[in-house]
Amino acid sequence: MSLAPVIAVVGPSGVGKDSVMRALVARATGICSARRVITRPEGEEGEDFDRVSDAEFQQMVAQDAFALHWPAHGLLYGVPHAIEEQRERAEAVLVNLSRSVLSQAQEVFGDLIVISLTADSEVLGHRLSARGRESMAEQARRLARAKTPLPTGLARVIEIDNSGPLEVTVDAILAKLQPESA
Ligand SMILES: Nc1ncnc2c1ncn2[C@@H]1O[C@H](COP(=O)(O)OP(=O)(O)O)[C@@H](O)[C@H]1O
Ligand SMILES: O=P(O)(O)OC[C@H]1O[C@H](OP(=O)(O)OP(=O)(O)O)[C@H](O)[C@@H]1O
Repeated sequence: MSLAPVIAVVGPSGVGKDSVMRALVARATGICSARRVITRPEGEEGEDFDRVSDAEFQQMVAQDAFALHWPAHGLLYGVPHAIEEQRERAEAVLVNLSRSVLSQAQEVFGDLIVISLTADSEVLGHRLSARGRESMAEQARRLARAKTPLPTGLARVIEIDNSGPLEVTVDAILAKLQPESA
């Protein structure tokens, strides 16, 4: 049985990864997204995710619960093996990943498409503060990571500017993803 590709959505904080993923899932039947496990503190909400403590996360690592896991922003992030069943059913599975984990993701998932979202730095700052999830200090730390480059050796990278309206971004991604999302 052939597995659907994994589509990693990456880019700086506030660029619109979660918004774009939600819009893609709403627009394209056949595209779903993987739910992450995060040690994000109570009170910091966001996309649909499973909140766990550091100890619970480490226990999950020890139990080999994750297809992929990484640290970022002082937090721990994991993508549970459930993504493998999603790949059997869907036409493509979206996942919000760190740019630092893309080479490993390509190794683990095999068929990996990277959607690299960009936006002007002024736009990023406004969006992060409008989202209001993090403190000002944490927003500044996240903005400092904005220009992190992608690793070399990725098989397929689609770079899309999300400075404009969300629908324009989603149309551009769907056009580039053909025939995967057709
Ligand atoms: N194309 C867009 N136009 C206007 N606002 C956007 C757009 N994309 C995302 N946003 C807004 O920017 C903020 C950050 O988006 P989010 O999806 O949380 O980004 P990320 O997951 O990359 O950090 C949110 O308030 C979201 O509603
Ligand atoms: O190494 P980077 O490419 O900079 O990515 C750092 C982290 O940012 C994102 O997480 P999250 O969605 O929690 O944060 P964000 O919404 O602020 O981007 C992404 O999934 C990584 O876990």
